[in-house]
Amino acid sequence: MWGGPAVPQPNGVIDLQHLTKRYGRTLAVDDLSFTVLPGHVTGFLGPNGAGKSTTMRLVLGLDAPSSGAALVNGKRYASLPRPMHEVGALLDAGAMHGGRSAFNHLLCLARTNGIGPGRVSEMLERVGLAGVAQKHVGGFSLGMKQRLGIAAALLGDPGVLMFDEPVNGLDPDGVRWIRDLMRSLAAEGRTILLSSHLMSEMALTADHIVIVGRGKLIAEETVQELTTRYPSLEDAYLALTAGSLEYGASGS
Ligand SMILES: Nc1ncnc2c1ncn2[C@@H]1O[C@H](COP(=O)(O)OP(=O)(O)OP(=O)(O)O)[C@@H](O)[C@H]1O
Repeated sequence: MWGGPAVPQPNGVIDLQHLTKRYGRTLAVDDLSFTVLPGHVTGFLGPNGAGKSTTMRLVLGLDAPSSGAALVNGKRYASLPRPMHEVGALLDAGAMHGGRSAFNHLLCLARTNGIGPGRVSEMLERVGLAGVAQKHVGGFSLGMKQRLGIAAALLGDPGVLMFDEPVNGLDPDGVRWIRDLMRSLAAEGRTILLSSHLMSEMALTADHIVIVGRGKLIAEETVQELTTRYPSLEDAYLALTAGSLEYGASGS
């Protein structure tokens, strides 16, 4: 490749190529291929155990694929030169060090990534936590932890963001806030992959939808396409995943 023209790298793209992950006898992700593009909120839907969180962990290099690849901007996470500046994520807001203040929690993350304290204050402001910046995270409500986790994801100003069920347990004000934030991050040209089980909320937030079941791709369409074919996104989801439920009540 020496001397040849520089190969343009895709910017702000999540690209899954035949991604597969086995845990013992469980096939958590099964030959999954799809692309998530910038400027949209892409809803990531599927029944419990469908493989959504595993997929996000594979993109973040928190787990290794059994085969296939999860690429961000054309590279595996481990090969990204400045990972925190390319991809940010909120996976489990509960998993935070409770003994630190919100400011120090973010500052620790920032320092190890060459980010200054000014950006920490700016992000606390953006997520509405500036007033509790010096309070210990251990005393935070779930909603406050979700906001802090989102501030952490945004610290490096990444073009790609993934949020795993960020509205779980939030009050209506928090749910509205997340919706507006997701849409504004997409409007800034970022790539947003968002998982949730709340279909009515997803219909208001996302424009593209990826549905998985038992680790496999079921559908990759726009909300508009799905709601043209079905009465609502919820109806589309229920019809498309009917054969992929791992758990559920039997009988009626
Ligand atoms: N570390 C692990 N060890 C063993 N099995 C795992 C592990 N992580 C996930 N699994 C299994 O992989 C499958 C996919 O799980 P995953 O958490 O990715 O699904 P999900 O779509 O995020 O589900 P939910 O909507 O309930 O959060 C499940 O059967 C789960 O039990």
